[in-house]
Amino acid sequence: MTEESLLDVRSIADLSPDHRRAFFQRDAGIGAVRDDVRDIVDRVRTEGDVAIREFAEAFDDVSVGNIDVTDAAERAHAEFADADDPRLDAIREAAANVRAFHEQQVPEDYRETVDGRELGRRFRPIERAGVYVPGGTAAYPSSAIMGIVPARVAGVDHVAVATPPADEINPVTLAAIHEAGADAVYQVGGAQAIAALAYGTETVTGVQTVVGPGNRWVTAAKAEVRGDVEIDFLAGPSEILVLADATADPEYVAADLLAQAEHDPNASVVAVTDDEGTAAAIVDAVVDGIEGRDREETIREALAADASGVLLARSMSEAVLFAEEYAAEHLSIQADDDEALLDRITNVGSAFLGPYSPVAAGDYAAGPNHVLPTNGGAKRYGGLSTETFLRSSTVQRLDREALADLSDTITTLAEAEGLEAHAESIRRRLE
Ligand SMILES: NC(=O)c1ccc[n+]([C@@H]2O[C@H](COP(=O)([O-])OP(=O)(O)OC[C@H]3O[C@@H](n4cnc5c(N)ncnc54)[C@H](O)[C@@H]3O)[C@@H](O)[C@H]2O)c1
Ligand SMILES: N[C@H](CO)Cc1c[nH]c[nH+]1
Ligand SMILES: [Zn+2]
Repeated sequence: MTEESLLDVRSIADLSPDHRRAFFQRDAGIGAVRDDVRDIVDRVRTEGDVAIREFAEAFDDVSVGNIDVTDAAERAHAEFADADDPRLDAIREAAANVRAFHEQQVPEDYRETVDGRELGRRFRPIERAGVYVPGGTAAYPSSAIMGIVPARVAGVDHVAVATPPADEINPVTLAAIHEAGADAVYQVGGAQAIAALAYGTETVTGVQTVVGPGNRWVTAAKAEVRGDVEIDFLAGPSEILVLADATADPEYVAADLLAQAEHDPNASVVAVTDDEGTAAAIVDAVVDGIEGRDREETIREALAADASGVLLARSMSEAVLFAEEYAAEHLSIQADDDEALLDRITNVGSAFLGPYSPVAAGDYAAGPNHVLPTNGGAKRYGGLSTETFLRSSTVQRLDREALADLSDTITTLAEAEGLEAHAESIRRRLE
């Protein structure tokens, strides 16, 4: 494939219906693996550890000894600490920023009395959470922080982590998992990891909620187990949509596109601009930036996908409408009046404003969570947060007078529903 055909500037107005669907109904290759994933999930559910070991051989080329690697994580952490390894300092600083941001999300229990009715809401953590930490083609200590820290902030009792097996699991990932505060760590990856956390096996303790990002197999498995357990949402192959006007620096835009493209061949990266010169300069900067990168092949595949591209809008208003329909995991706005553009957009996982807010800052260390909905999920829900790990319940206490005040309303509605015993339970108290 030539560099030219890899990335052309296309006008939004000229997109074919098929191409519009590729952007707006993108599925990052997940649909194509749903049947395989259903079989993997079924086998882990029925065969437990045996299936985990078999899939590790098949998909990770690893002959797994101990599935439980909790001790290995503690050891990796101790080695980093003993050596004053700067990577542990980075993990600690990132975790501190993520913790501070997520502590602000802890809701307070409350009670208030309205006309003799004392009403309230309580928030309590779930007991057992499972966090998937990806690690197939890159290492993701940052995702360990993003998944485990909010669970700990919420007060979850038992945080279990699954991460792909390896002859030697990445020590930075293990150290981050331990630093963030996991209780148990299992070496199991992909769809089989999600199934193991959801249903439990001889070794893996089943959890109530499975969270975390991953590739298309991981994401399809979360869709499969949803219903039997809670999940956060589908956080699949990474995406970025950049809105850029003529004031944007095309080199910065290109750098952000290349960064998210290197995650996965199924990643989607899009820039939309109302300025022809900027569009052409972004394409040039992306093409110039590909060769020689460590993950060049992955980047090329991601850029070649129908759901990636550089688009020309007739105005920033048209660009905004595109962004709203696209509902990006990451929305970067590199434009003159970024706040005004953001004001007009609801559907977004996380917004990055201005030239000095690259998505990579949020990926690692700014504080907000990087586990975010992909494939348009931002139309329906937000990213991972402390609330993901909390349940709420309501409380009410009425005094006699408050009940008397409401009795006509309640009994009228109860009788209208044909539920006479409900009405009687009110009258009995007021006789
Ligand atoms: N949306 C988000 O919030 C977010 C955040 C961080 C990372 N991510 C995404 O996480 C993903 C990480 O991907 P990764 O692949 O490096 O690691 P991963 O841990 O997600 O997947 C690795 C696992 O995939 C399974 N697998 C690989 N090939 C398979 C096959 N042919 N059949 C069945 N299973 C197979 C293996 O079991 C392997 O252990 C990327 O897509 C990245 O974009 C998303
Ligand atoms: N961009 C990813 C979320 O889509 C998060 C990440 C982790 N490491 C680097 N980036
Ligand atoms: Zn990233």
